Amino acid sequence: MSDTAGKTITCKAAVAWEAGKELEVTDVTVDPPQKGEVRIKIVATALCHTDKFTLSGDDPEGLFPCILGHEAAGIVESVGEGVTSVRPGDHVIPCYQAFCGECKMCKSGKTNLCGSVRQWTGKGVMAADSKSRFKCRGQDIYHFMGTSTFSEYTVVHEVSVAKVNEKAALDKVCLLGCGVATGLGAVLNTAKVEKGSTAAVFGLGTVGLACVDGLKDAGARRIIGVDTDVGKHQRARDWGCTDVVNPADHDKPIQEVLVDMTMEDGFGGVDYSFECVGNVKVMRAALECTHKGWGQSVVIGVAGSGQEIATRPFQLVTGRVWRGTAFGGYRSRVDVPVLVERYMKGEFKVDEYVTHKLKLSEINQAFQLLKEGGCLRCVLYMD
Ligand SMILES: NC(=O)C1=CN([C@@H]2O[C@H](COP(=O)(O)OP(=O)(O)OC[C@H]3O[C@@H](n4cnc5c(N)ncnc54)[C@H](O)[C@@H]3O)[C@@H](O)[C@H]2O)C=CC1
Ligand SMILES: N[C@@H](CCC(=O)N[C@@H](CSC=O)C(=O)NCC(=O)O)C(=O)O
Ligand SMILES: [Zn+2]
Ligand SMILES: [Zn+2]
Repeated sequence: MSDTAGKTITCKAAVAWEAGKELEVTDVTVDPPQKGEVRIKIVATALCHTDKFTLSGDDPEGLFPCILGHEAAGIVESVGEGVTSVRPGDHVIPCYQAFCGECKMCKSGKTNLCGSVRQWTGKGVMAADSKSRFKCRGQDIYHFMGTSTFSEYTVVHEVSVAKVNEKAALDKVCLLGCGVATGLGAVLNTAKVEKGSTAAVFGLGTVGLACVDGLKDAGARRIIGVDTDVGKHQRARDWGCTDVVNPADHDKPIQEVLVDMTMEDGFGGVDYSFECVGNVKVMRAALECTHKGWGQSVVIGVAGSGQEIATRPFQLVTGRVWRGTAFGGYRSRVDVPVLVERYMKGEFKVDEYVTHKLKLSEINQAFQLLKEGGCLRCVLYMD
């Protein structure tokens, strides 16, 4: 039992007071975990593109003031009533996608989208009492994605906590809480890419590169990376792309370029494509570059409020399939510990995505790095 168990903790957190404004690293209070909740001391947290997206104000579910962050790892400080799956001292990854194993969604076996707490996490509160556990200068601060990891301590639902091997480096496996797991799973779980397939990956940030790594694992014979930032191209080749294309180098729409590049026996198009940008025009190109009759395109990128996807229905009539994935189809509490074990055996890349390391107090600099493009993942250490 820690000496803080049952007490309110005062600690540092990065508070997003308003959309589009810098975060304030300041003292917050974190209430003890209630029934079915776990309080976690965060050790390391990375920034994902989605944190930047919500901070920008483009997320229809964005609530302010809030504590952002959803790609982290830490140690359980205390647990609330009825919590049995973790105990103080356990090493854990908070997961924005819960897995209860008991709700209609979990029991279906058809999806990794758990319905047990989503309605509360979308409203920035905890399920037990529809309230926040965070306060700053007396004001309630919303939770974000049920994780709020830009804080020295956070409270999450038990169904959102994956217990992981305590020998795993927490400042690396935090990336399995979102971006790396999502890209790998999009390929291996959602698309279920077969050996010898051809594929295109749009957007060569962390999520896109993790798709590339997953495609290599699946035995894809051709992996075409697409990114408008030429600074991303060499790294994508190093990750395993057989070709890398900049749409700006071509007069034709990028989907036509890819169809031409993959022409075999009079038909062009990739077997699978992955959209890892969050741009609805790119989503269209990603669908339309797939092969007639069987091409599948997976939407991973998150698009802003009011954005809609479009294509000619004929694209679907002629056999292309449009689908999407959240957290790469992984059932968080069950699959994340396995991913950690696989990472520890060296089965896929994780460390290589960490391009920058900063302290929580430097979080605004970290957001700036994300905007500049040279950064895949910046890991923040608690001060
Ligand atoms: N569905 C899910 O479960 C998840 C979705 N996401 C979303 O996935 C997307 C990617 O995330 P990150 O890799 O962290 O972002 P990132 O910002 O690191 O990577 C995006 C890449 O897209 C490139 N890009 C921008 N415009 C482009 C265009 N027109 N054509 C081709 N490339 C273009 C950028 O240069 C950059 O390299 C984001 O929208 C994020 O919100 C992230 C994690 C989980
Ligand atoms: N809140 C947004 C959509 C945000 C979104 O799509 N989030 C992804 C994860 S992005 C991670 O970095 C996701 O998995 N969504 C499924 C979910 O249950 O949240 C909106 O309202 O458009
Ligand atoms: Zn994310
Ligand atoms: Zn469930």
